[in-house]
Order: sequence, then structure tokens, then C-alpha cells
Amino acid sequence: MPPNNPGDQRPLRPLTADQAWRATSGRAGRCVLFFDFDGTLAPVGDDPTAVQPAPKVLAALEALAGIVQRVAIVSARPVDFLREHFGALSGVDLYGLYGLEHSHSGGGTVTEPAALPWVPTMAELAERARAELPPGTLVEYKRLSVALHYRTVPALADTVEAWGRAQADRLGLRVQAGRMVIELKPPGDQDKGLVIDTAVRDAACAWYFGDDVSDIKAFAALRAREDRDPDFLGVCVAVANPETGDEVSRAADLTIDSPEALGDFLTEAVHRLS
Ligand SMILES: O=P(O)(O)OC[C@H]1O[C@H](O[C@H]2O[C@H](CO)[C@@H](O)[C@H](O)[C@H]2O)[C@H](O)[C@@H](O)[C@@H]1O
Repeated sequence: MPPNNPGDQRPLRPLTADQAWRATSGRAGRCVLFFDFDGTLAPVGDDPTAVQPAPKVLAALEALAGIVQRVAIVSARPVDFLREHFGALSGVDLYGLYGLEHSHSGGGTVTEPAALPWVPTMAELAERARAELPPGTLVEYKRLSVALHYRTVPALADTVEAWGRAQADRLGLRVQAGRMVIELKPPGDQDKGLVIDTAVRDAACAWYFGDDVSDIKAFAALRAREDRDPDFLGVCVAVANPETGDEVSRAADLTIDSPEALGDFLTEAVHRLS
């Protein structure tokens, strides 16, 4: 005899998108949808200040926020930057700087107190990077971290990475690798995995969409939650790109071709979950 409520069954892996949405629809009101920003919701470009969410993304997120328990952006960008793009959407939570900052339901930005003493160090580091790194390096100061970009001059990769790692050793900072970027952040275990681990405590289901190596920790947090709770559904979705190779896709249940394709996927999700 078939189960009474097939929508509540956790599907076996490997998952198809259809199975994942069907399993989600039975618990949509207890489901959280998490999204990385760069390379996931927004196509990658040379100028980090100029990128925009892909078409259809904003409308789909707003619609989904009215259907699921929560929609949240989990990014290495500061909350102020995320607010410029998502602040007009109601019901979207923002986690910035790998969770060192957050803003819930349109509220003010809350900063992790333990990170605040690192602000002067990061300011000094950004100034030094601008003075010492070769032209073509883009230094992005984010108050509690500094990103050193070499996208427009990829030949600088080794120089910029070596300089960044030496500064991390000198100052006791952590290094986060990314797409044509090396980022220096305060010591401590704050990362996207920790954000997810905490944010799914009262949920029955969560999806995480990401494209970069830092997103693999978020996938791992969903896997760990599933291991602890057989009723919990976690769905890990990679947004493909040639820069991270297959690493993110290999850790995911599903892979979507691009941020533009994600816009279509989420629009379909609105219909599947409504
Ligand atoms: O966690 P995320 O939201 O994915 O942020 C990761 C980094 O994204 C940005 O850099 C990346 O996107 C830029 C704009 O497309 C691109 O120019 C750069 O090469 C990419 O690495 C952002 O600027 C960084 O601060 C984030 O760490």
C-alpha cells in the first residue's frame, strides 16, 4: 500500500529535481531556501561592484519567500551590499561576510562582536595591499575582510596569492580561496557551514544553492543535519562554472548550468510549491 503522504517522504539519492521539489512541497512551510550570491544568483563579471542578480531571480525569490519558511542569502559580501539588491524584498534574510554580519526580516545589521576588533587590521591590510600589490590587482575592503582579486590579470595569481598568504601568517588571519580571488578574514570558525548549521535548527527541510568552494561547507552542514535527523530533507544544488571545475557539482545533489538558468529553475519552483 502506498504511504498516505508521499510528499513527506525523504527521497533516495541520487535525486532528480522533480523528486526534490515533490518531497519539498509536503513541507514547504517548514523549509528554508539558502542562496549564495556571486556566481549563483548573479553572473560573474570583472567589476564586483557592478554585478546584478540574473533575470527572474528577484521576482522568484520574493514569491518563494511567501511560500516557504524563510529565504536567506548567505554570502561573502557585506550585508550593506546585499541589502542594495535584496532589501526591497520582504521576508528575505541576509547573512554577510560568511555570517559575521546578519540582518533578519529587513532589520538592522548585527555584527558578530568577536570580529569587531579586527576592523583596524583589515583597514591597514587593504591600504598595504593597494600600496604593495601590482597594478591590475583589485583590492576589495569589506570592513571585516579583504578580498584580493586578479580576474582582469590572471597572470598575477601566484603573486597575489603568495602576498595574501604571507599577510595572513603575519597577522594571524584565515585565508579563503575563491574564483580569481584570495580573501583574508578574521580567525575563528565562522563560515557558511556554521551559518547553515544554526539557521536550520527549527526547519524540516532546506535547500542550499552555491557555486564556489566556500559553499561546500554549507552543503556539508545540510548533510550533517540529515544524518542527525532522518526526517530532515537537505538538497544541495551547484550552479556550474568552469572555474571551480567539478568540485562543487560533485558535492551537490543537482547541478544547474548558470545563474540565468537558476532564474528559470526558481520560477518553476514557485509553481511547484504554490
Ligand atoms: O559568497 P559569495 O556571494 O559567492 O561571494 C564570493 C566573492 O564574490 C565576489 O567575487 C567574485 O565575483 C566577482 C563579481 O562577479 C568577480 O569579479 C570575482 O572574480 C569573484 O571572485 C566578491 O567580490 C568577493 O568579495 C566575494 O568573496
